[in-house]
Amino acid sequence: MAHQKFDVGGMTCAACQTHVEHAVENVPGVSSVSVNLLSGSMAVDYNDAACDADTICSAVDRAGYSAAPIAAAGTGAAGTSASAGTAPMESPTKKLEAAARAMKTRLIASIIFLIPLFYLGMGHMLGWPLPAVFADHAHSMTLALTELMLLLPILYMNRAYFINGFKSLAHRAPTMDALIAIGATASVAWSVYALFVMADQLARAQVHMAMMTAMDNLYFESAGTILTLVTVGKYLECRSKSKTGSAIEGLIDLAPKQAHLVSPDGSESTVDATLVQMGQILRVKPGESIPVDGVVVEGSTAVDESALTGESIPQEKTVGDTVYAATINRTGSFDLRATRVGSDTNLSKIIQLVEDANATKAPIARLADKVAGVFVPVVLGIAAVTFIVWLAAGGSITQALTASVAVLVISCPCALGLATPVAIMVGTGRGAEMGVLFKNAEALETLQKVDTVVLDKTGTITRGKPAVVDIMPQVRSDGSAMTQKQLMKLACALERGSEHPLAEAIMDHADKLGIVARSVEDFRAIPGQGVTAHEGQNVIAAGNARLMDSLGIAYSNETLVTLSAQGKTPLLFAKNGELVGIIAVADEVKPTSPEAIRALANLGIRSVMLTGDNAVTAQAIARSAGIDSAAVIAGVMPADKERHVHELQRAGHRVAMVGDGINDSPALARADVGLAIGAGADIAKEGADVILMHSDLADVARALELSRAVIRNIKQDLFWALFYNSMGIPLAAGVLYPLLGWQLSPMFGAAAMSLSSVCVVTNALRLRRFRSRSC
Ligand SMILES: Nc1ncnc2c1ncn2[C@@H]1O[C@H](COP(=O)(O)OP(=O)(O)OP(=O)(O)O)[C@@H](O)[C@H]1O
Ligand SMILES: [Cu+]
Repeated sequence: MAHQKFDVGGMTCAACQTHVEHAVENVPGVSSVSVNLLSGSMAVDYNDAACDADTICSAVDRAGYSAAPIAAAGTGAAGTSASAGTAPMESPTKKLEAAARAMKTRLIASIIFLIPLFYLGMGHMLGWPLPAVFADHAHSMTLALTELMLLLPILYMNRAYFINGFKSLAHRAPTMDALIAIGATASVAWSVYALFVMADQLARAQVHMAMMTAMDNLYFESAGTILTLVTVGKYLECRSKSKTGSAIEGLIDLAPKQAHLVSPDGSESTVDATLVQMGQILRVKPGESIPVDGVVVEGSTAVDESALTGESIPQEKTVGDTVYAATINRTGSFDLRATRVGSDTNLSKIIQLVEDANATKAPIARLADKVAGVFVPVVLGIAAVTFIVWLAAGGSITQALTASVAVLVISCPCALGLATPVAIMVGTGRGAEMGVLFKNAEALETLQKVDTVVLDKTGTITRGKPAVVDIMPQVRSDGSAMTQKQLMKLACALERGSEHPLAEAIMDHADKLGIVARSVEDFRAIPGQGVTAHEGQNVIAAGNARLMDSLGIAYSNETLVTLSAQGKTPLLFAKNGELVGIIAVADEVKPTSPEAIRALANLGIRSVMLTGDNAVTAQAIARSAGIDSAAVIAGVMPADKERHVHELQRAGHRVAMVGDGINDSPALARADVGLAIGAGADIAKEGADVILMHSDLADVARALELSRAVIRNIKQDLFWALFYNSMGIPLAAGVLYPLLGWQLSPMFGAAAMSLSSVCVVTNALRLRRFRSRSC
């Protein structure tokens, strides 16, 4: 299977998006495709044995659009590309800005010709003073020809609508441009016909009748106005769209443009940061941002990593520590060896992740896409019916034409097609600013439906940095007991081979006491229970009550309950079938956890705690975190966490799982939405749909609120788009004519159409200012 992103050219509206999708879907070997109208890009999954990027591009070409593969980041080729480092990413924002500039030029030029055209076209009806050459009835032909001359440059400037529109008709996949092109062409054609009628009337010296024809049937100013207004809409839309990516733009700007390269001979030179290669030595001075990911090789400093982790306290860095691009060097000057450059740096991966999320499609967009796909043909049909009904009901050709042109230009599928991608783009960007990375649009949509949040205990509710608090040697059957130091030595020997956070706590404490670990044989880790090993002739073990039970070792339950009730985790140590001591380890509840759990409750979400720890300790922690005692699931074996999530789902809950993303991957993947917390600089968390950069549970509530705000926004827009079209089309067709004798002018229709798509984009842009209310 291959995954490839493409740049797609020539798409102008939501219908185009559907046409490109259909074209690619029909290529044999393609398993999924999603086209993003907003960024003009497309993501395709295909079986590379059956087809390749070229076949896909030519399928797009045949549909009347263009496509070109974008060099993929994250595949093996990235970062090792010959051009040293990788070229800075081409941002969709830049493309949109360029499009907006081009639109502006086109718009200004159109307006310059439209003003006199409009004055001449409408002036004589409104009694405005006209220059003497046009004032006389006998000069109606001069007036008409002048109008035509003024219209020609407007037609030329806006030729793209005609070219794209008629091309799409030729491909039998009409787009919105086809509606505009047909509407404008009909107006112009009818007016030109009227011109010939006038010429004939003048030749027969019917001066007054020629004037009447000019007043009733000339539509040059209408065609000019329609085109100009559509361009106004397109321009405003492009301008707003270019703002949707500003959050990503902000991330890209975080990385410094230049780096100080230190040559092997010790001399320093300033180079473009994108040209830095792996292994090169760079110098970073106080106050500067770090240009690439690397390892400190000389000097020491404090680094503000808040851009990546949200942690505002600067981190001490000395030789051997890793530093990340876009973090800020606060105090000292140091040298680093570049380890990840170009598209491999963490920052680039974050940006890539957000951009990839934008290439995916939220389920809610599918319905809108379906409607947009049939929208244009349906509108063409309605326009034709309108024309026939008007004539059949005894209307004039002019009236019938007015109504059907109005139908063509008032209909707007773009609001339908834009609502979702614009809101998702702004939403994911805003999320990234807050340290919440959505990996796909579906996660953003699903999160707001969640009613239960399952929280892992260690590292999620608690800090995940347990510390030894009690060392309690136990009296053996022969009356002897170890000293605290002896017990620690035994513990240390056992836990040395374990990667469990509890083992780390023991090792840290041993370090402080200056204990050097002895080596053991036959080390075995029993997940969810503990570890066993041999030390010479001795059989030693460390773990929880369950492990002791299975080894048939006696212990005092009372001591365990006392320790557990204080929220400590007791670890039992045994030697040769006898209990020799208990070491209690405690992990602090993060200071932000209780507030975050309250915030979730206020959002109507039930928090459930899931842990491998014993029930008494778990309850004590739950109490201080503010979790309902009935919502604690303790003593869960690591492999069973996924099953518990599944059970909650079977009970009808929509479940989000929050974990550290290391040993909870299956549970994170099973949950409707998996959130990996505290990712900081390590964003490659498996199984998670959402990456929380900070290790603050409040981000779960924030992510949820953001998801709700985005989906609410999309629903508003979709509702508005459907409402607008279902009101606008009948009005334009003239349903009110029998009642009021009033017909909607096509010019008004074009204005309404432009406004409607601008409204949608503007509404979505409000999400840029999203703030969490609960925390
Ligand atoms: N290396 C070890 N040394 C001592 N005890 C261990 C070890 N590994 C696991 N245990 C025991 O098994 C229990 C369950 O461990 P598990 O890894 O399933 O969960 P946990 O890390 O305690 O909590 P959580 O599920 O919240 O992450 C621990 O509480 C501990 O008592
Ligand atoms: Cu439109």
